[in-house]
Amino acid sequence: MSHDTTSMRPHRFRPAGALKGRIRVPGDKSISHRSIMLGALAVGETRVTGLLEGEDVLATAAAMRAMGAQVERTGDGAWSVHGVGVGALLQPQGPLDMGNSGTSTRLLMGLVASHPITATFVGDASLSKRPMGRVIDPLSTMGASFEATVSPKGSQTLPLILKGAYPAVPIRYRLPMASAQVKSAILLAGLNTPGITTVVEPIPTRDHSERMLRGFGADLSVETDADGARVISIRGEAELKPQTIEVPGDPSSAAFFIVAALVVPGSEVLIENVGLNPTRAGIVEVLRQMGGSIEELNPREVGGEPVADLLVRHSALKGIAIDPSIVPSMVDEFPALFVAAALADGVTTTTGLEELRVKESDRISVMAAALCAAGATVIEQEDGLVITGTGGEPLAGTAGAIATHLDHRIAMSMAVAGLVSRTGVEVDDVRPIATSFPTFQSMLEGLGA
Ligand SMILES: O=C(O)C1=C[C@@H](OP(=O)(O)O)[C@@H](O)[C@H](O)C1
Ligand SMILES: C=C(OP(=O)(O)O)C(=O)O
Repeated sequence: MSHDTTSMRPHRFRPAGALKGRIRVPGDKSISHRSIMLGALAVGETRVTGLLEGEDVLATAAAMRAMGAQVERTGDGAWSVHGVGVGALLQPQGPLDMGNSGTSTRLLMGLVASHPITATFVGDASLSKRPMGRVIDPLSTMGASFEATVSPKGSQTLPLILKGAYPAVPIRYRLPMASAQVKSAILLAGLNTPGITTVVEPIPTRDHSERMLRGFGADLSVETDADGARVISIRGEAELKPQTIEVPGDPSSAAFFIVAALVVPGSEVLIENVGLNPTRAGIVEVLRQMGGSIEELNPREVGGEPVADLLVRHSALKGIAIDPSIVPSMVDEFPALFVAAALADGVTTTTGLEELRVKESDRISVMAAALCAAGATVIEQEDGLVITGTGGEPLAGTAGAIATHLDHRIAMSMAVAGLVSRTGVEVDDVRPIATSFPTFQSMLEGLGA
């Protein structure tokens, strides 16, 4: 993602008639990253279909190439990865450009941490503000060392040079925040660490790493301790076997179309092949609690993950208080949910959203400002928003462009808000959408928007 502001691409999303049709959203971003990383560590060829060809995943692919794997596109969403084997990653010759992607950065830091190599991680303006201390702490305990190249000594933001440790030291680490990225970084470091590395996860987060590590043949166990925390252990110096992986559709991308179909009067949209792993499906449950009509058709398994087609119809939504315990299973879907709340009848209260402040942007304050600019009634609190909805009446729309701060999910959420507004909603830059959903705008137009 380019940092310059001169080539920003503003766009006004205009009020729409009913959305009708059938779509298939691109592959899951979390699963796509992991399939390339683990494929790159297995000896032999891993074939992936349905891979998300967004900028974030392409950053992961480029980094794995730079560390010795052969990663090739063989067709539309079809990729072939020839891995080097656990322990055999090569020293990259130049900096690893992580673009806008927190997942690439933190998971790859985990991989590098237990290899005898040094890598420099750089990223765009958004990523360079995000906290890396959360992986620096456990990975340093395992023996890796980090050095800031530009910011003051000891700084915990990119750019950072990471020197891996070999052999690394296995640890038992209790996650201080609900983060699948931190959990995954430690498990991936554990892959090449002698002995057993354990992560204790008091609040469950997406479990794609655990599922896929097992699928590739790693010795990984998951237990529940006396306090109800998940205890995940991986035996190091693992040998991974190449796999054939079909990536299911991304529920986080589907969320924009679920909300759009619910709030645009007269809409009826079938979204095919949506991943519904319980650690990801909170948005569907919450929107149903708000009165949304979301029918699950043809439930099945794709790539070891539960999947269904979702039939979504325009619904009169009502405001609710959202239980904070559901937050980790819809952590990326709050910007879209806030738009649904702004058009629901009554008050929606969200709490426990502190983690949203350290995403591509501070999604609590950026969405509060964006929705207020579009005419919604929003109160910002420390850990969430209180939104009083219009009861389905269109929002006024924006006069100027709203600031998206290099955050794809802000841009897509406000695009959906524009569909139910009087004058449309202008976002300052649609380029970041390509990080996770390059076909978003064409898909929206295909449904009649
Ligand atoms: O592990 C992953 O693939 C992800 C974990 C989440 O981040 P955190 O672990 O920082 O919550 C999520 O926001 C991100 O989009 C993808
Ligand atoms: C937070 C996100 O991604 P990442 O952390 O990988 O940048 C996201 O896609 O919403």
